[in-house]
Amino acid sequence: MSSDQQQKTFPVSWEQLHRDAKALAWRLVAEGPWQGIAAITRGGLVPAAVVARELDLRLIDTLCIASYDDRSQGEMRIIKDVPGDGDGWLIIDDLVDTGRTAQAVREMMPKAHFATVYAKPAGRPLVDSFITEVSQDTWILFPWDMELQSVPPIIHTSR
Ligand SMILES: O=P(O)(O)OC[C@H]1O[C@H](OP(=O)(O)OP(=O)(O)O)[C@H](O)[C@@H]1O
Ligand SMILES: Nc1nc2[nH]cnc2c(=O)[nH]1
Ligand SMILES: [Mg+2]
Repeated sequence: MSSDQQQKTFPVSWEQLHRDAKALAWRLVAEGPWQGIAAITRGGLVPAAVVARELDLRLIDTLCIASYDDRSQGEMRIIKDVPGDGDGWLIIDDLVDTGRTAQAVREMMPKAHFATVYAKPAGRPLVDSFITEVSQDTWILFPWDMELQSVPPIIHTSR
């Protein structure tokens, strides 16, 4: 979805992200045991750290993939992958949107369990576990992309 079609935003605080990543860990503990985690950089790094702590996993690798420049998706760049077919492994990312990243990752690690904290409808069929769904026209704002600042009163922005 192009940036001008992204009307709504869904800001997520550090506390909310921690809570949601722990909820994901509760779901995943029931499906284990797991050999290790492949975190999809960069967005999957923080949720992967929370899940690794809760599941007491110490073997953590990275799948380095980038496709968005600001809010527009371009060509997918696979910078680093993980050896093996993913058997017994968890793959963790922050979200699925179009599902293109998830599709590429599934081809690389077909036996892994793919888990995200958030999911949009187009990507949802490609994840095995997720916690919260948001609509396709919503842009999720993560705490590492935000800072506190003042905003004008609603009355000045609603007309
Ligand atoms: O389902 P898709 O439409 O493929 O989008 C989802 C991917 O997009 C974002 O990563 P991005 O490529 O922006 O890199 P980043 O994690 O380094 O921010 C997000 O972290 C997911 O990995
Ligand atoms: N931060 C952020 N990155 C994305 N990459 C693809 N979709 C999204 C989104 O909704 N929010
Ligand atoms: Mg990412």
